[in-house]
Amino acid sequence: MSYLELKDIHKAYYLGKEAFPVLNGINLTFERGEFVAILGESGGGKSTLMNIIGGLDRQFQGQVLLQGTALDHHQEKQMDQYRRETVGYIYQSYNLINHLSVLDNVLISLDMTKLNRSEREQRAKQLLTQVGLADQIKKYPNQLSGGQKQRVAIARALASDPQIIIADEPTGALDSENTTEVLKILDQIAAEGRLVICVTHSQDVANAGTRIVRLADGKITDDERVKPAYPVDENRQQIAARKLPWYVPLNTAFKHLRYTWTWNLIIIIGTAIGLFAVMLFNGLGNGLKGYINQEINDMVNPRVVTVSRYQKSSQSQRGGSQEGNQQAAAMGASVTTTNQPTFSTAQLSKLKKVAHVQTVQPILSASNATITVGNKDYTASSLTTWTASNRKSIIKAGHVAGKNEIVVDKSSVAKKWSSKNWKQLVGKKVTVAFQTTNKSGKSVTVKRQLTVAGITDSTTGSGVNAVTYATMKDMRSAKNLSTQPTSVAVKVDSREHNDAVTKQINKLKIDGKRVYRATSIASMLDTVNTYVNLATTILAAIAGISLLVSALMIIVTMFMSVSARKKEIGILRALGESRRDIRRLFTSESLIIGVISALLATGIAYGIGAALNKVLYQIASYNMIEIQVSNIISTFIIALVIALLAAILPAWRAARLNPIDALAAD
Ligand SMILES: Nc1ncnc2c1ncn2[C@@H]1O[C@H](COP(=O)(O)OP(=O)(O)OP(=O)(O)O)[C@@H](O)[C@H]1O
Repeated sequence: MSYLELKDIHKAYYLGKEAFPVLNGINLTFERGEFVAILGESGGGKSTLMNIIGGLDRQFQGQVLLQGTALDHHQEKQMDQYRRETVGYIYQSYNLINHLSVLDNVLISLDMTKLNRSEREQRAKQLLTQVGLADQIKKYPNQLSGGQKQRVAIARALASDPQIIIADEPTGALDSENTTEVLKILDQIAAEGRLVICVTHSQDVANAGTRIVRLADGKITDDERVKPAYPVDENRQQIAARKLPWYVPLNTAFKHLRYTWTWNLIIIIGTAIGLFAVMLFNGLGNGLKGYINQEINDMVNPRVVTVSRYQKSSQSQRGGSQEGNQQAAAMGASVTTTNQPTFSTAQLSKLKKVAHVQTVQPILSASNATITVGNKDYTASSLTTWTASNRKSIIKAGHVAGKNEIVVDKSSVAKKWSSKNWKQLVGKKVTVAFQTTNKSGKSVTVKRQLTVAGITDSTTGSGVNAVTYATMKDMRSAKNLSTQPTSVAVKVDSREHNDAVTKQINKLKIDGKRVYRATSIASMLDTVNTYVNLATTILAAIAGISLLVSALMIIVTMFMSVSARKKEIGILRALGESRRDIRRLFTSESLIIGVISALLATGIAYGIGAALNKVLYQIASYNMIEIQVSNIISTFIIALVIALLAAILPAWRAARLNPIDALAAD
């Protein structure tokens, strides 16, 4: 049984339906330790035969037997393994990978062996030393002479310790000195017990072998033994092969990107700009929400639900829109008491019993009060009672009002009194008056002298002028007016229960009738947040359109990369890489572009965000751009998805290339 046997190999190329026969029944046997020169005219089919022996060509008739077992050229995985484990290629045009260093060109083959990292590196260096290139390992192929390139190619062919070395015109591009050198190395390889098959049209080259096989008209015309084959050490342990690990294509992709960094940098910047815009708009959305929430929370306690008596809309029309009044009440502003229904003690205690309710504070309000300081009158659009819904932080001078005291609005009262020394209004006696109607519908003026306890500044627009409920009650009872509250501030035990309590109160019925209408600032905040989210998502989506352009740029780059690297694809396939490895190579490249773009986008977004925050802080005293970890994570996810989608077609195309055609590419 021969080591390698060719049985009745026929091969024809087709142009349309017309067949051009190249090999017409080749029968040959080869043994290890032989250096076989296949000699023939140009165009005689030598390379075609080598591609069949090497497992690259699958379209032929006949059989290739390795140690008696026929190879199935239609089993792609078996052929990948055959090339990986058994065959090493040396070409006339060297076929080195230009973006890899000399050492890496050899290592690319060693990556498919089970040697560990340092053993692989050691073997690569040892092989390069053997071919006389110990001091050239860091160079790139374009920095080498032809002879040196061919010696790198020989080192690479030997790296995975294959038993068959196929050399296709290995000296065709070399001068006589280098030719002699390369033939000597090939002879040494055969002497190690390997089978060297060398294709040539030069008799001189053929004479260097142990056997010369002549090929003419697609047939073997002569098979001459020049000298005996070298002995084979059957006990020699061959280096075990393995499939290419996933990280090797990633590594190669990274090296390629580094080699062609200028062009890739443009793509990366283009992609990063789109990602950055999306990130910035999301950050702006977070900032705006934070700002609005802070502003409102500063003024109004979000744990407070404001409750008034429920009226059917026809009843409430006289007092203006009930919804509007409710919202104003929720914001801490007052609403008119005129003809508004009040809460009975029973109705108040029913509210207290609702789950998660902590306190129930009554509210009495009046509209258009007059505050007189000395002989000057100031109009307060409302006078209300202070409750837990009002934040103490809105008091800018003085303190919360106690019995017979009042807090007055800064802009509509205090600043009008004295724009410079407005704080000095604190401690002054003022007369507060407002008009309302009594039970019988007669107009009554309520008037009381109070001391200014503090000055409020609320940005809700209406301003807060407030007294304690006890003071308001005193003022009203002095005129025989009802002191039952017109609305109520219900404090909930936590922000999370706010919604549930609001719903619960709205559902409460007394004698089968709805009694309460509850409005919570928390639900208003939720509505505001929803709108801000919507607006910023739309902005981010518009910015996201630029990501489509980025995706197209990556697709174009990948297609160009595949076209430019056809030869590399052919070389990698010849070395034994599978289609999946090739797909991974291009997908990795695209993913690396995506990740670097996302990193760059994060950097730019933080930089520009910080600069914008500096400017905006002067205006709003708030950092308006708030880029969160979730924004960064989603940017990376978007980048990876775009990169992955952009890589699908080019990677698929690369993987489907016929290795022979790919190797023939310029
Ligand atoms: N892909 C192809 N399609 C059609 N014809 C082809 C193809 N590849 C090779 N041929 C033809 O097959 C014949 C054998 O080509 P092959 O490359 O095997 O010859 P060769 O002996 O290696 O030649 P050379 O010494 O010039 O490299 C040639 O006539 C060539 O034109």
